[in-house]
Amino acid sequence: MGPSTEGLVVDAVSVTYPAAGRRDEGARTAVDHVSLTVGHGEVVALLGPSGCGKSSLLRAVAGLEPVATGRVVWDGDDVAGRPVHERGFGLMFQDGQLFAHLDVAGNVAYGLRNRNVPREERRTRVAELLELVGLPGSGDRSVSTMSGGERQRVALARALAPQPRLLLLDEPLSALDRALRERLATDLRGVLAATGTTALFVTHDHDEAFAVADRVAVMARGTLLQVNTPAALWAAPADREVATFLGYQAFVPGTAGEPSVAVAPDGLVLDDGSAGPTPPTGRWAATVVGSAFRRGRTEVTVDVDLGEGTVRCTAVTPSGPPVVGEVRPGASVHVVLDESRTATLAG
Ligand SMILES: Nc1ncnc2c1ncn2[C@@H]1O[C@H](COP(=O)(O)OP(=O)(O)OP(=O)(O)O)[C@@H](O)[C@H]1O
Repeated sequence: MGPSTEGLVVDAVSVTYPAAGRRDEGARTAVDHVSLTVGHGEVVALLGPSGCGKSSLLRAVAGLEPVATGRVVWDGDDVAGRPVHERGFGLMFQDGQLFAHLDVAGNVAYGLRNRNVPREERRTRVAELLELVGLPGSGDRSVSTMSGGERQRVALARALAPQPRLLLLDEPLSALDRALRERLATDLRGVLAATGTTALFVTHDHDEAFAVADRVAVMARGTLLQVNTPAALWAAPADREVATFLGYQAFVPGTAGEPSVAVAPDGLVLDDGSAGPTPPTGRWAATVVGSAFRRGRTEVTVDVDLGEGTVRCTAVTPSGPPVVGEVRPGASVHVVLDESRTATLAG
């Protein structure tokens, strides 16, 4: 058995749903022949907009949804026909779905009790897991007194307790506010790495995907657009759709066969006009819409035509005190590119 069959192999999987309306409308294809691998110990994020089919794919891997085509293979063994509980995969959802009648320890130990793990071993394992997810000593707390973030930590500990060979996470942080989500994303990565857990993780948030995953699979309309490490994706998004989805804010069209350039959120810089000749990458006239002092520098919202009609973008100023006078709404300014914050598009 070659290394390519190790871990999870999703091979040309499709998921279809019966048409909601008339019988002759045919089935709706939510996932269309998607192939993807997740190696042992690897964390892969499925990233895509709402409705792109990422949850359907995760559910098909879990066994919660039948596959219309393709195979779901673990270590060379096709599990596509097997029920959920025979796959050895763990699940964690957006709303952790904790058992309200059990305390924290009871929740975490749930899967262990089902597997007849002896009481002492259970106790030790629960304590270790609570320590790992940042809730040491909270085994006898009632889950109803916990915050959203704490509940998701308990849900993670519960999902990890039986040491699933693959952990499937469906938007596990989406119900939390942004600051908490960022912190928990980092913690989640740490916990998955510390336990050597193999995981497939669904999210619509590119920051979260980048923070948690070893590789990110960008999905749209039921298909995979591009799969790579966060750094490689960011450096070379395959096309505009991927770039937009990763958070690039605008595009400068290529001239005479040159490829287009994607501009990162901080890739446009307000130019004070003193820089002399126009840089080779260009200088554009822009109109200020508004400005805000954020993270130590002024971010200016501008309307600018980078070559494809007027778009609304953010231009940054160098770090330092707020720039006020010249960035009043309606003011005429110029912007240039920070080349280190752009990506050249292949397609
Ligand atoms: N049980 C279902 N019956 C019929 N259609 C469904 C069902 N579940 C999902 N769909 C449809 O399949 C498509 C993919 O949905 P899916 O939930 O997999 O996407 P998603 O990317 O996970 O989106 P979201 O982030 O909003 O959950 C959508 O068009 C959705 O309306």
